[in-house]
Amino acid sequence: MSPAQDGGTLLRWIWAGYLRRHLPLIGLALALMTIEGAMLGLLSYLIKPMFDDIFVAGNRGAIPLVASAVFGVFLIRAGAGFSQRVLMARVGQRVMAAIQHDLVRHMLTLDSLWFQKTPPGHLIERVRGDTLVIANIWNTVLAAAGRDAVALLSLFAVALSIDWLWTLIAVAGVPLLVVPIMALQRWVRRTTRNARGAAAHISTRLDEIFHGMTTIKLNRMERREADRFGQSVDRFVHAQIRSEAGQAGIPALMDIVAGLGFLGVLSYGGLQIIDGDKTVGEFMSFFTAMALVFEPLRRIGRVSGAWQAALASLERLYAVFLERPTILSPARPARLPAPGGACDIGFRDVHLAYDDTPVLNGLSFTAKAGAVTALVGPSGAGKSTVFNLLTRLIEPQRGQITLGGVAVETLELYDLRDQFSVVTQEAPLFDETIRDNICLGRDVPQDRLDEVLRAAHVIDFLPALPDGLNSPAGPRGSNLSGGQRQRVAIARALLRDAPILLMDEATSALDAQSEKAVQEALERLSQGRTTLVIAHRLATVRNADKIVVMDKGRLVEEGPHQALLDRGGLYAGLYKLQFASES
Ligand SMILES: Nc1ncnc2c1ncn2[C@@H]1O[C@H](COP(=O)(O)OP(=O)(O)OP(=O)(O)O)[C@@H](O)[C@H]1O
Repeated sequence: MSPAQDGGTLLRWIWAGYLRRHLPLIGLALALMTIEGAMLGLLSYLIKPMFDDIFVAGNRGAIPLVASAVFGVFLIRAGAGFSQRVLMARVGQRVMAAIQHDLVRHMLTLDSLWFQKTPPGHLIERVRGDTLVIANIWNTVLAAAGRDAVALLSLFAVALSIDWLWTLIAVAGVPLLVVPIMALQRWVRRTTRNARGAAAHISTRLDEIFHGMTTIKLNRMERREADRFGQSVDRFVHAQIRSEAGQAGIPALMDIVAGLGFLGVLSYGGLQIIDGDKTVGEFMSFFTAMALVFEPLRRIGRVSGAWQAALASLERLYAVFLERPTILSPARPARLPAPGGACDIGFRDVHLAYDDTPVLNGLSFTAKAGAVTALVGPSGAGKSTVFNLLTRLIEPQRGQITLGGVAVETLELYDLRDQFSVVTQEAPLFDETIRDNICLGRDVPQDRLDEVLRAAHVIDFLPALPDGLNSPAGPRGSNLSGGQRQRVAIARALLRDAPILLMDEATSALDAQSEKAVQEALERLSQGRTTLVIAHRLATVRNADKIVVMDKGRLVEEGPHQALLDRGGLYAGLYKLQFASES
């Protein structure tokens, strides 16, 4: 992730990108906050006539006036406070929604490799947890800037109007706060960063537990997982307590300084009242103003801690926005010679390494247009990597990959991916209906849909489902069996009707009877298309036009089944091994 950002950069980013557009609402909320804050000053001011005119002077006529003034102050405060809170909630929620939306939109452009390196739990925590912190901070910051600052000013104005020396004594200790508060702010930002990291860890653990439930149960890992989860939670709690202690430290320091101020004023002012230099009303009004100062002061004190905590979240969000995709469409994309038609696939001297681990070491082969080419070889030979390179999910370090003679990186990315229908072993489904999983948001005529449902043998299991085609597939397709999931994925590929078919053990989860039927459907589908098949069970690729045998990221031999058997090389060895174990 990118280095730490300074607060100014983060603030400018969030202001320009998300807050500025709500300026009218924020302005209105600030105005209401100002009114709410000023009411506090007015209240403390009304204490003086309350004491001096009513209690001390015994002026009965002043009661209705002062009482209605006090009631009016509370009424205005209630109206302004309610309205500004509702407005700020709207701003906060909208800012959060906009960041979440932009964040997910941005993440969807990032390279597949970035997602492999960043655990899903971490990403979920950024989209949910960090944006929530940002949603809540504006209320705290703006309320401090508007309501609390105005409250402070008005209360100080009242205090100064009563006695400037008392006011000076009361605030004499404030400069002492500067250094410790700055140190605390640094502490809060650091500990909050740790806490946010630990929260991301918790999400990752949860993600792994819930997705790995079956493995956990079958391997009796419940205790271990619960312990590991407990450790993650403990780490979070530890970091969070440190962060909150830091945040709580700031208002606590203010309390101590305020206490010292009171001590001074009481010692000096008390004598003045006894000597008759000041009235009780003046002292009570001053005392109320200074007592009321604490709450907004403490809230303002909390702001700096909360702001530091929010900066840690802003920083984490900003870091994701700084990530740039490297796999992009070219500025001036090339065109395929025959768009939508079958075309040759070519790999020429392709090299690829993950960090320092080489995966492909100069792979070269061609797959003829309209023919079936099988990729076989030992596990880890790089067969799936070929698919990922063709579809530009990853990029090679060296070499050329072409479709119809055109280098894949010169094509528009969507155009390129439109050329492929991909069916893999895992058949990943979304938590939507089976219909949605097949149509993927496109409008499909019913007769065309029926056609693919029949061809992929989805029709066979629909009657057993509660709502047929409209039954939910469940999270990751968990309501369906492996074979059913695979048939749905095959129907999806059939519907896509792309000129190149990529199949990675496409029928591995089917029973023998369905496999035969689906295999036939796929064979029919592959007619006139360029088909690339990865197969571990060599019996399924006997009829391929060409078999490319890979080992350690290189082509070691190629040709039709019989020719490779006659050659007696790696393929013949693998085939004999499988044949022997099957018979
Ligand atoms: N994201 C990744 N980071 C690091 N190494 C990776 C990554 N993806 C794949 N590899 C490595 O690349 C090599 C080739 O993987 P690939 O999935 O292409 O093999 P394969 O021939 O399809 O294997 P199998 O037949 O077992 O599916 C493997 O050694 C694997 O460990």
